[in-house]
Amino acid sequence: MTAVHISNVNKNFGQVKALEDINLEVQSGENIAILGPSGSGKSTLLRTIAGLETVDTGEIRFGGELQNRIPPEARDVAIVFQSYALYPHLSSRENITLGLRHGKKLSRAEADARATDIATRMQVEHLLDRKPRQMSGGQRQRIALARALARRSSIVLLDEPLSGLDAQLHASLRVEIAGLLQSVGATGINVTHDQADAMAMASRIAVINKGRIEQLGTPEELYRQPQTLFVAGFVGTPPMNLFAVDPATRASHFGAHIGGGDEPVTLGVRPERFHAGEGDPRSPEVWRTGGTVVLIEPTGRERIVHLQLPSRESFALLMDSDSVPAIGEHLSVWCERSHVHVYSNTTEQRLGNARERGVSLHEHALVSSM
Ligand SMILES: Nc1ncnc2c1ncn2[C@@H]1O[C@H](COP(=O)(O)OP(=O)(O)OP(=O)(O)O)[C@@H](O)[C@H]1O
Repeated sequence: MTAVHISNVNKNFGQVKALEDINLEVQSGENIAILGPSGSGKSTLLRTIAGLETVDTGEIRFGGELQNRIPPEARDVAIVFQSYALYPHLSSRENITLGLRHGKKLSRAEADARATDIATRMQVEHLLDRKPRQMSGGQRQRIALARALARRSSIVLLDEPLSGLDAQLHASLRVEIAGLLQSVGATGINVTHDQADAMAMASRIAVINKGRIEQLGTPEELYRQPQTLFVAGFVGTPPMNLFAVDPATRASHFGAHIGGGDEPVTLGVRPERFHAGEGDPRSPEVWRTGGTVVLIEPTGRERIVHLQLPSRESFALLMDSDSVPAIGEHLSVWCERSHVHVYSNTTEQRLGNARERGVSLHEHALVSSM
């Protein structure tokens, strides 16, 4: 069953198109992430779902029912903000029960029972009598989450709930939140600029940029086949290498020669798809290039090696820690033609891989400029 259905939603703030033709369906019990950079419209989208912001055009439905005219307090949603928004003078128990008693009109006994129940589930009973200042950031965020879940809303909206927490707590809390949402059967919509959070917490991710959803898919789909140039550059750490191809010379500094079609394109190769060495010199399916090693970043398991081309453009590849070249050394690398993504510069859409698109890749540009 569809829990949240957003269709053709637009929202402007003066000249700013905060949301442009947003379409999104979230299934009941599903946990999705809205991932995008600062200012892309994530919070605005969440706020329109919560009813804190009206839409200019389009519809928001919960379980088929139109919500556009329903005020936030009457919508079946709970929201967890980045800043915990706990009342400082109230204990955790009072923070949790306040909305239940006044908003949901539960008796004190019922509200107390719910607070105890959710606190037990979340293993924070020992914090119920504390005030916010007597708790750590992570504890406060757990209480803010307990307050949201105690409402037993079928839809839980999370607006960057993990920012400001240290890395370890951040990683453990995101797993905990995803598990909790699942155990209570809630539909979760989680806004974040952090792709690791999105990938850890959500079964599907909507990548948003400049108010538009660029791609909606599983983490694997976004990673393997980014459908737009923006998604290609945004999803993945280290990011995909992107190389513009000069339509006049039909060659990139990077050594790609485009065969067939006049469309100006950009080529993309993930750092792990490059291998050091020459590859099979006879294979037309192999693209060889290379550059000067300018920077080596250790990541623990492997290293990110940055190579500079004669054009001064640089690109990255991943190498095992036991086969690391020296700074200043020339390194030859190769990759499979099917691992080269081709994007149209006009539409910014993915056209396919270099093999499917008949893009031939030569080294002449690189050689001639050296
Ligand atoms: N109340 C407002 N009045 C005017 N412009 C606004 C308002 N709220 C948001 N905007 C603009 O709308 C766009 C989207 O903002 P939004 O807060 O949704 O982005 P975001 O992706 O949540 O960003 P961040 O990650 O920085 O919070 C931005 O250009 C922002 O400046």
